[in-house]
Amino acid sequence: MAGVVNCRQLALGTGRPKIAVPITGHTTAEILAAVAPIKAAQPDLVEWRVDFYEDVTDAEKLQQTGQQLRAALGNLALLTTFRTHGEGGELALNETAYFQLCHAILVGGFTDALDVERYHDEASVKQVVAQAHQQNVVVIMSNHDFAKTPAQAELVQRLTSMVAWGADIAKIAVMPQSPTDVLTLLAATNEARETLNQPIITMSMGDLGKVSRLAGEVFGSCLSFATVGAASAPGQIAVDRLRPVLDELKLKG
Ligand SMILES: O=C1C[C@@](O)(C(=O)O)C[C@@H](O)[C@@H]1O
Repeated sequence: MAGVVNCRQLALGTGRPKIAVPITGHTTAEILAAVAPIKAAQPDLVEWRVDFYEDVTDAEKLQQTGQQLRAALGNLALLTTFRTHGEGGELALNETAYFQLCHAILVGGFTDALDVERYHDEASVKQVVAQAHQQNVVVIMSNHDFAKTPAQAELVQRLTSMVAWGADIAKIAVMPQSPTDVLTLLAATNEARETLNQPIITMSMGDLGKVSRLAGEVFGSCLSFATVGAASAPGQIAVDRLRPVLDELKLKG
């Protein structure tokens, strides 16, 4: 049975799935302007998708904007994510640049959680994990397939390998080509929830997969990404429409 991970004010892995809202602004002004409407929607966590930020490769500007964002969020938990182009993100970075960026984010001291993509060099991934843990930053390790849904055993193996590499939380997002693919993702989620001690986050993307964003409490996904304004992936729905469904599907007792 999966454990619980604390991230600022949040307990991830227990009760109703928590709600994350991405910020996809390109400039510091756009990023900071996104905060007020997001706070009004009362999500549990904010994800800053730094691959959308125009100055992401300038460590000083990144850290300054991150610190301003941190201050604007008050006590809301912040996850910082650089999604590489190969996994559906905005920008391609080589290995060195990707890990320099993870390092710069951690040195900036503004984030509560860091997304670390699983499919990079093992030693470098483990080094970032160690640095994050030294700074009490939660590591959400991730993998995305925007084309297809791998088999159930492969999905479970990927989540399991993230935990083996030090993830506090393991996350996988895949694209369904059929309703069966959605069932595969849900079955893998349920299996991983039963075999791993860490909370997991899973989603089947696009319209076909929307049901997976609603039913996390039933199948074992602890966080659902939803929108206030722009979406960061296909199939995300508005926070105001997601919250009542998560409440409705809450398991009592
Ligand atoms: O990993 C994820 C999940 C996601 O891809 C989704 O499908 O909701 C959205 C991303 O912003 C986030 O980093």
